[in-house]
Amino acid sequence: MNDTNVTWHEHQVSRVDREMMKGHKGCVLWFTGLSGSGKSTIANTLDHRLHQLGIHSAVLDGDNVRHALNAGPAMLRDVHGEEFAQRFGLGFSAIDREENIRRIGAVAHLFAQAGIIALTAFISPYRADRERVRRAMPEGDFIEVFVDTPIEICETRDPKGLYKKARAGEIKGFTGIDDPYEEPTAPELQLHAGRSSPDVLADEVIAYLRSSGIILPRS
Ligand SMILES: Nc1ncnc2c1ncn2[C@@H]1O[C@H](COP(=O)(O)OS(=O)(=O)O)[C@@H](OP(=O)(O)O)[C@H]1O
Ligand SMILES: Nc1ncnc2c1ncn2[C@@H]1O[C@H](COP(=O)(O)OP(=O)(O)O)[C@@H](O)[C@H]1O
Repeated sequence: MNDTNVTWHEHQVSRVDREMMKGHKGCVLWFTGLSGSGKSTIANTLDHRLHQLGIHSAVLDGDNVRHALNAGPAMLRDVHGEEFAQRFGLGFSAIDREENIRRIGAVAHLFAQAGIIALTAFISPYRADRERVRRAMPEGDFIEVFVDTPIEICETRDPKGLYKKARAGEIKGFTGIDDPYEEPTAPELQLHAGRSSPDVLADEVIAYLRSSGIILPRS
């Protein structure tokens, strides 16, 4: 489908060329779970472990990406003005979350095509949004990692005090409180981050990457 006069260009250096140079494949490890479930912590622990193994990875993190690429209206207003901020700034409504995930999916796909293991850490509460990202990539590129931590544990951790604010009604539409979280039905990996340490969970993911041939068994 082409709604403007834009043409797809094939690049001279292929994805396979890049993967051969790096000695591992590119892919997207899509961490999904409630706020405070451990997505960022596990993704960063894993990133560090992969770096030590000489594997090229990169973390795309919800809070950080929402400071730039997917900034909210308040952040865009000063530089771009009100109309722009209203049109392109993203909040937490269902449609804004959909656009957040669409953009991240596209960026993560570019990373994978460049031979990098992209680690994305977004709540991504809607199944349909995650499935759209999966379908836009070649089979095997999208690896869904469900960070399965019960809400009671997330709420006890509450590192940013957001659950407290949501319970007090100071934040509306907070995932798990008064906004939905749709659990993955068939994730490639399910991590019990209420029971195991981030190091143990990072090992589980590395074992998966080895067994699926994304990284070499000896790496
Ligand atoms: N209403 C509401 N619901 C959920 N989360 C909220 C909300 N408002 C702000 N925050 C903070 O934003 C972080 C989640 O951003 P994401 O981009 O991952 O969300 S989403 O995937 O678009 O649903 C999330 O960060 P994490 O705790 O790292 O998940 C929160 O700190
Ligand atoms: N597997 C784990 N075991 C114990 N605590 C964890 C674990 N993973 C994360 N935490 C702690 O839980 C809190 C929230 O983790 P974070 O990675 O910020 O979650 P998310 O990115 O899903 O919002 C942090 O204080 C972190 O230290």
